[in-house]
Amino acid sequence: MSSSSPSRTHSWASFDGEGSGAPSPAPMSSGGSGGSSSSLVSSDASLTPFIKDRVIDGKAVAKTIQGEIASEVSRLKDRYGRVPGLAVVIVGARKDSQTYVRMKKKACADVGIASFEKCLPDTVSQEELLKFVRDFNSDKSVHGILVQLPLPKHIDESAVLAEISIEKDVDGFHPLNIGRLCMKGREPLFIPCTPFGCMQLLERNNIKIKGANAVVVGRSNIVGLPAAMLLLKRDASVTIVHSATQDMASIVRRADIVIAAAGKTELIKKEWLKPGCVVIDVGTNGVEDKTKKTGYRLVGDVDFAGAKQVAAAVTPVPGGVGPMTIAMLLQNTLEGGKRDIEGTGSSSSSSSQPGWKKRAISLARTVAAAAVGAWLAGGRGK
Ligand SMILES: Nc1nc(=O)c2c([nH]1)NC[C@@H]1CN(c3ccc(C(=O)N[C@@H](CCC(=O)O)C(=O)O)cc3)C=[N+]21
Repeated sequence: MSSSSPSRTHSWASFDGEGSGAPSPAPMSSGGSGGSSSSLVSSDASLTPFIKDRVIDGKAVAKTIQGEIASEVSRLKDRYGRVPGLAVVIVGARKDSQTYVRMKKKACADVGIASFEKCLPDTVSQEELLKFVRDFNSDKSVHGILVQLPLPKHIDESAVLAEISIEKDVDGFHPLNIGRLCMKGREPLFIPCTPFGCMQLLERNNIKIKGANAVVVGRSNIVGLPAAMLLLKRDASVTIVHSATQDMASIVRRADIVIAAAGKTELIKKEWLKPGCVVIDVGTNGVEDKTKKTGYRLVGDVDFAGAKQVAAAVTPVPGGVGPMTIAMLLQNTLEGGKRDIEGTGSSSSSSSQPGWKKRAISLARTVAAAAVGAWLAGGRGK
């Protein structure tokens, strides 16, 4: 199924944990089970500022958010003479990774966030790579560390990600962040960028999440699972479907909100969609296209043209979730920077505690994290 993808195949699929053999979903029985279709998307255009002709303009949402970030960064700079910093570690010479990293650096520059890059050859040893992560962990001007995935085979990805200090885990991939994300009444330090971006696309267009039937296609740690948890936190009824799901089509057909994160080119067809639903397409699959100078073009996990005919709103690829991933990376880096620079320990959205209490919690967290770090380091016999 993924055979048509040229060099730039990985998209989210290779770290989706789904393997390549998704079952062929059964074709839809006629008609479909409709259900109530009181719309989740307002007919008042002022409430859906980023939706035009049923297409959600992710680029425009990202631009708005980046504007907000830029003004926060300049406020920090004026007031404290410091700006947030993002460190990106890239291993090897994958074309796609280089493209993404270049985009991230440019986005940092656009909003005034400092960026630091470490390019390592794909022959780098795990120990050397860990050393660079540790250096960034202790670098005061770095508030976010991103190790570009996927990593070469000889490197243990989870060991590298676990080395990133939780205070700087702007990808939100640390198990403690994911654990908190999954728990009622708890907040992670960082929300994984892509699912965070999906939620922003819904929220900034006032799409009703509470009580909606949401179906997430794909269960990766990076997208599917956290997206499902975020929807649940916003009171959706959530179903996750994946490569072992039977009759995926009929489950998707019940969804008011579909998040497609399977990493399979145009897996989701028009007939799978309930009329009036909202579709967020996370897929970025490269398919061969000789007419492009790069030799490929990007296609989502959803048949976009078909979806546009039945859905109330759908994200395009490119120009949908992709730019949001980068915007939320900047948002997380800003958040990390603010916690350090302003001494606010908890995420601003998570509590209404007074400043002194936040700072006390922050201090306690820092001390606890240092203690745990020292303990782990000792335990590993360093
Ligand atoms: N540690 C880590 N964190 C990541 O967040 C991470 C990663 N590793 N590895 C690779 C994936 C992929 N990813 C994308 C970011 C932006 C676009 C994006 O902006 N795409 C544009 C198109 C870009 C183009 O034309 O090539 C769009 O959809 O409009 C896509 C994909 C982040 N990833």
